[in-house]
Amino acid sequence: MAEFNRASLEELLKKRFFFAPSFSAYGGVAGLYDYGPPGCALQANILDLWRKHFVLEEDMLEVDCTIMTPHDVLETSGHVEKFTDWMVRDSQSGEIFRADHLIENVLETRLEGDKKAKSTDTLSATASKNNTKTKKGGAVPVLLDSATKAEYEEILAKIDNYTGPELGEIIKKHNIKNPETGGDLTDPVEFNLMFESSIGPTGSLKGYLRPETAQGQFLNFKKLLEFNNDKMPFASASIGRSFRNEISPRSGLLRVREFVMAEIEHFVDPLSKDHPRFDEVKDIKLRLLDSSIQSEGKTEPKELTIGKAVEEKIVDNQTLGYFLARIQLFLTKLGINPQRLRFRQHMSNEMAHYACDCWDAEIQSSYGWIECVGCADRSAFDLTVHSNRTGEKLVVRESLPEPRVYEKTVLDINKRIFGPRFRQNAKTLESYLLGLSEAELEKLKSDIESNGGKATVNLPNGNSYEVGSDFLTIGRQTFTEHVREYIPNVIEPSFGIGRILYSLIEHVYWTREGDEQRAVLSFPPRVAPFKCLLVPLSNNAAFAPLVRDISSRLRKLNIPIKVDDSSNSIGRRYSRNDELGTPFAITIDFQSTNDGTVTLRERDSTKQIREPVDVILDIVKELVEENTTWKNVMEKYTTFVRQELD
Ligand SMILES: Nc1ncnc2c1ncn2[C@@H]1O[C@H](COP(=O)(O)OP(=O)(O)OP(=O)(O)O)[C@@H](O)[C@H]1O
Repeated sequence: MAEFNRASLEELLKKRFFFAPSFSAYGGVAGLYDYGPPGCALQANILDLWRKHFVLEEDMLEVDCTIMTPHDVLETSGHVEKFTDWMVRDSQSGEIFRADHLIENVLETRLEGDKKAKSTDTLSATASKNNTKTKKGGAVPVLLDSATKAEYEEILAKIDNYTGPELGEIIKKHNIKNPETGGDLTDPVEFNLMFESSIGPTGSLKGYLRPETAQGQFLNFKKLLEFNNDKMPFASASIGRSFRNEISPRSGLLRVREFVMAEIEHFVDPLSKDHPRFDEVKDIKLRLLDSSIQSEGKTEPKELTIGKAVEEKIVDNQTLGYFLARIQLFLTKLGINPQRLRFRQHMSNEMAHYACDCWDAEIQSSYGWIECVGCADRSAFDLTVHSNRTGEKLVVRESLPEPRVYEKTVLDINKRIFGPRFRQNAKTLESYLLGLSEAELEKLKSDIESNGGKATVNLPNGNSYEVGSDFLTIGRQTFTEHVREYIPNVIEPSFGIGRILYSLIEHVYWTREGDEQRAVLSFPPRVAPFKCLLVPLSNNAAFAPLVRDISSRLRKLNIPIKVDDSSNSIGRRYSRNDELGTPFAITIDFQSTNDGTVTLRERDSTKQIREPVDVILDIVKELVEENTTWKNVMEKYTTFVRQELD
């Protein structure tokens, strides 16, 4: 098989209109793409499988929330302040780069140059390692000393973890410039990725195009819990467009400014993150690049069953582990090569402060290892912050089988003395005292007791007040609870559909050797944009009734077909549909008009069988629904040979 060539694949995707830059007549806009018919069908099939694999299989509650989101929601979620990337500018040309991506690109090219230098002997003795450029021609062969090489490898392994100033230091230390022009770069500055807008004519209500679908799900939590008859755990799910004003989108569909996401929010009791169906997946092996491997600067994942990974606490809990395994099953069902799939754990400084564990499903393509699904345990963060901001309780209330009796240190304030004594400061002091933890109350109690009934409290606003036992009583009290109230934790698998779609295309793309190399996209039948090609041998009118009859029967079976009755040779028509990834082709020839038999060709093997139409339609249905395989069919029926040459 010929070596992978991205330019040829891109040419094919353009020619067959899988997708193309939007508004190209106006010069196009980086990071915006339109999908053509096969791209649309492929995306619809991926989403269909996603719905079946997750929403139906797990009884998830699907919601469709608005894209336009008010400022306050995204301020509360932290996006207004923190949804940023670091950007640098070429101080001469003004060209803009995302700082971490630029460093990654330059260091990878230098390492590639080192490899080339070792293998080719073309080392230029005068070239400095800092001259290595990412020109289209590729890396300049320049040897690196072992310490520099190790340092580059370590930076690359930790590239997602650096702060802006740290990225700036790396740029200076390793003399990183604009790879195309050699221009100097400015210090990194933070750039918020959300598209801002205003809602309504007055312009007073600020809003954003959502950068993820999650917030709508959190804000519907109460209604969803009620819909689920107050039963926990449960998951919501949402498919929809998200928007990110990416600093410098240069990797095709992998980094765009508008994309389809499919997200799940699985709400779980923080005291028990076991999953009732974990046993079903526990023996599935995953390639795990955990944080300890990365902190050693290594990139080789370890292969482990998810059962073992959870048992050894490499993956924090069963629910998170369950979803990692289910994500792998989904991706491989689509046709992603399992050897080019790994799960990378976030390092602690890469993870949001509230998250307790986070893994990315990364898929390898010609762009490197790219995160296609993020899977995070977000603890109770989202529901807590929205609840605090709005005053709406986002909690689960569960009747306890046995009442819970417990003791607690509590504070009682005699308001008749407290109010007049502290007057305008009474409210602030009261809310401070009521917010003290049990341990803080115990400390205050002992301070008061050891100080002759008085103690000084220092408020965060800098004011100090003297409090005493004449109006404060601190002591243990017994409580009986019949209901447990808690804020659920959230486990969030978040899928970027465009990234999965593009990676899948790379994984199933190959070229058939022959007189000329012909491209094939070997999509599994269930995701292939078109399932069956219908080709009359020529445009002879005698074939028309059979074409009409078979196509209408295939449509009745809900099998998406393409009829190709063009005057091209049969071989040319087969190969055009191999490029679309159409797995099966029914051919009508002169024998068909005599005896009612047709042939069925399979895309990857190009093998054909000949049977009566009824039999062939049954076989196609079984194949498309993946109830049988071509191998099984070949074992049962005799091969038919057709000349496919042009
Ligand atoms: N600009 C984008 N273009 C296409 N898909 C994206 C983009 N940004 C994120 N995604 C997809 O959405 C998923 C969830 O988003 P998440 O916020 O976890 O990504 P991220 O960590 O910001 O990604 P990255 O670090 O690559 O920018 C990702 O796994 C990815 O598949």
